[in-house]
Amino acid sequence: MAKPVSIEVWNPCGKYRVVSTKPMPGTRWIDLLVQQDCRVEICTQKKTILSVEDIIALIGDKCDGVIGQLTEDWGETLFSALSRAGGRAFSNMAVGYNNVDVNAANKYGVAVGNTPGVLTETTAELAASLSMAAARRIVEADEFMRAGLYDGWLPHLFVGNLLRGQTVGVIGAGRIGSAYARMMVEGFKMNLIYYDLYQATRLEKFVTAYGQFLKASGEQPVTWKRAASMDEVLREADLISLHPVLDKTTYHLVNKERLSMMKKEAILINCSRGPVIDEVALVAHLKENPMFRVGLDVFEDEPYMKPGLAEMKNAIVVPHIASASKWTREGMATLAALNVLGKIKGYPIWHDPNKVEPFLNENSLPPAASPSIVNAKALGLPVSKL
Ligand SMILES: NC(=O)C1=CN([C@@H]2O[C@H](COP(=O)(O)OP(=O)(O)OC[C@H]3O[C@@H](n4cnc5c(N)ncnc54)[C@H](O)[C@@H]3O)[C@@H](O)[C@H]2O)C=CC1
Ligand SMILES: O=C(O)C(=O)CO
Repeated sequence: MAKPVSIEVWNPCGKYRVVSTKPMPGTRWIDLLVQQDCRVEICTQKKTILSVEDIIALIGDKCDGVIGQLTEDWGETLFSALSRAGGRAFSNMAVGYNNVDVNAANKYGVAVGNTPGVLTETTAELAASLSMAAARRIVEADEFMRAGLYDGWLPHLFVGNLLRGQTVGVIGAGRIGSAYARMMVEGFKMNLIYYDLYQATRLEKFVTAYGQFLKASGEQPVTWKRAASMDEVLREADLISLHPVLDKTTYHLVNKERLSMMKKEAILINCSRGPVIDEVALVAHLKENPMFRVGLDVFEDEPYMKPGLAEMKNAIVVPHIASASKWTREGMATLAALNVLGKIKGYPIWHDPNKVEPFLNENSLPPAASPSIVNAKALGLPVSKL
């Protein structure tokens, strides 16, 4: 039997009961729900990851919609509990929804929302930060200073990699992968090689135009190549960043064999999902190749690291903070709340989840639509004509 969970309540007399499994940044998301007659209940339990039983207790007997987190296991059990409580709306406060069994949601007629776009640049900036920190060994050097070990400039002290003119490889050139590629191409004049199931036409056009601009300015132009296989990227790139979704096709995409294809001094960045890398194989590879470096925001058994990873000097590890800028996290909360609200109110689905700016303008009311529902088609939900 689950213990009662502590909650904070807004607008107790609201007609629709919306539960958020965590306090979320900002207050706009609460205001928007309250203005539309929602009673908002926020779980304030001091426990980072809620169990399925905790969430069942939160859902209770009557619940119109839930805003949940990527750490939660949204499968058959939770969707049937939500459905029994009369709920037809759920949104992850995240763009990735590998924690959600969409088929189970479909079975119970529950719309599943996510939060694309608002975190694209913020996440790409963290991937770029990890790239630079790994290339220039910033964390190792910082630890060295703080330990009082610095006793003067030396020609060999913390020598790292120059990015300019090198090749950046992107696996998964969707919204975030493309934004990251642009940062590295434009900022460091790196050449691009990418692998994706689809052609990244806008990204290719950008690199072509930037290359022409550099050439016209008398500088070495940058180039791009769409690789026919992921292995081609791994062999050719000096810096590789992973940005695919996590699904059956991307689980352990980077394994022992693929790590061995990479250059000995390559840098690998992962801001997608931990299981995209076989972390045990990665630890072994880091041990055998001290000049190979990684920057990781996500982990296979999050929040845990595989044995040995924490001791590796050639690994930079941060706790899943890629989308953690104030503006982005407040925007994610807003999009998640509006996904749930839209379904409760019977609004249509926004026509383009890549263009969610109208929902984020604090000076105007958001459109009467759900910004991004991933199973809209399966549920036959109408699309906004705006
Ligand atoms: N670390 C963090 O805090 C964050 C992590 N993420 C992760 O990043 C992922 C990507 O987000 P977006 O760029 O917005 O999604 P997106 O859908 O725009 O891009 C994903 C890309 O991966 C490609 N892809 C799918 N399967 C592939 C395969 N087998 N090989 C190569 N490419 C493949 C898709 O074609 C697509 O272009 C999310 O699903 C999420 O898991 C997103 C935001 C923050
Ligand atoms: O949005 C996501 O998928 C995250 O991982 C957190 O921003």
